Amino acid sequence: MRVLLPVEDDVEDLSTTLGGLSTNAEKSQAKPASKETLQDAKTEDDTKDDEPSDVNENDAVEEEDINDDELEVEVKLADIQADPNSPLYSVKDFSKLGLHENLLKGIYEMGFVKPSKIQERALPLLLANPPRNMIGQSQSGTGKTAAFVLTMLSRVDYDLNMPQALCLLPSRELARQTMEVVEKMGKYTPMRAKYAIKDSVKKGEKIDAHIIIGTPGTVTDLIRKRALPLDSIKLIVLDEADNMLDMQGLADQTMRIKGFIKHECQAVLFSATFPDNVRAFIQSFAPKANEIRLKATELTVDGIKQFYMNCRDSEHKIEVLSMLYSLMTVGQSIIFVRTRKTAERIASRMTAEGHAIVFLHGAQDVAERDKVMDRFKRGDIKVLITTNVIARGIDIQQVNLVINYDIPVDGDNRPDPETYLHRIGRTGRFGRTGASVNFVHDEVSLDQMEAIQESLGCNITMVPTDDWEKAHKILKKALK
Ligand SMILES: Nc1ncnc2c1ncn2[C@@H]1O[C@H](COP(=O)(O)OP(=O)(O)OP(=O)(O)O)[C@@H](O)[C@H]1O
Repeated sequence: MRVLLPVEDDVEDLSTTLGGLSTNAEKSQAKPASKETLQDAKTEDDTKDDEPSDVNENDAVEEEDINDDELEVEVKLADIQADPNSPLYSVKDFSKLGLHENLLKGIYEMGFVKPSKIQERALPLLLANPPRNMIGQSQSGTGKTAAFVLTMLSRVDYDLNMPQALCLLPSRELARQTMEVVEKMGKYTPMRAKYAIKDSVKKGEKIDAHIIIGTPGTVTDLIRKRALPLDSIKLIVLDEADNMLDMQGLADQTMRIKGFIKHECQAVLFSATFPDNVRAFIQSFAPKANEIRLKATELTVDGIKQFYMNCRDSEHKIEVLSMLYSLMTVGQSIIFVRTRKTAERIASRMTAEGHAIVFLHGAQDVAERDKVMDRFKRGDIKVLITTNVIARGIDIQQVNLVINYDIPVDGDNRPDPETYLHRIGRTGRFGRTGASVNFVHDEVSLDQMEAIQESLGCNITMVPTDDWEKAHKILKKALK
């Protein structure tokens, strides 16, 4: 049995706080239960959003010197990580977190220098023996993925060719992104990882990879077909856990998958948000968990400046958008809309004006979704219009502007602060700066935005729509 033993076990008392919040953590001995490996697979998934659309593209639009930006971020990151009030702050370095040296090699090769607060706090708890469940909350873009990926890579016995860690996520795009992180971090281990997303597993194939990354629909399907054996699963991870256990969302499938695992298994839940309505599900999925939680007032990331623009009516919104893009130099941006129809309308207008735009929604076929996402991630296209399908988790560091063309609301048309947080969190990743702009066009949308502002205790500042010189100045400053 090949085991990834930690380099060093120097773990502190973790009955501690994240951003001042108490955890019920216990003293950990940080003996990662790891063993080791690598390889992978590729393919497709499920969906979870509304309607179809098409993809309009050509390349041009706004440009920005990303290299300059990166440099600035690198310099600033060290300062931010030295600030005890920052979610990126840590007192230790990665070598003190009980990780195997082959994992440290992977981490350093990714350019990580110091852990973030959530990584520093969560990892020793996650790796301690006997394994204990974990509910981990930290602001968007603060490195939760590394925390659970390193746990999976540490826990797996690389001599056992059986699925041992199962990671469930709400979208195909997030599964693909997480696979990339697993491959990079596990580069110096013999790990093998496999997708469980739509079209990823051939008929008759039996999965024997160590780590499985997938969406609940496909995972359920594979379990039913006996293609995904669960006998050796020792770790189940839910990323965007509140979303995965939201009654209106994926909860049934996710709970059922857990129910298929008949033996003891460590449950690890991460998200930037854990609203009250999912509390019961979370407790039953991960009983007696170590918890790292944020206070309600700590949910937003300082680096993301939040604005709103008052539009006369819904028609005026498209004019304001168009004006915004003709005036501003934006790195990359994401425009969130409520329906596919709106996405189509905006796309055709902006395309006609010469902007290069792609859009992504749950009704597109998987190959198209992958193509759109890959182009946007590569930076070939600067503007992505989308519904909530990628509101969560997607990490594209060059995105410095998020537009809520429609204020996020839930299925009952009530303001949805969690979705708002996740949407704006597509910018301001790991200490970077970014801006979000909300469009309001009537009393209802204004009320919705104000309700979100109140619930999060954040400041959303007005940018005029009748003084473009001023608007330009404000946004330019925020976008730097
Ligand atoms: N210790 C670190 N040092 C430098 N960069 C890091 C570190 N940890 C993570 N990152 C980078 O920070 C970015 C955000 O990380 P990640 O996607 O894990 O955030 P998250 O907390 O999961 O966000 P979300 O809530 O949006 O899912 C990624 O680009 C990741 O590579």
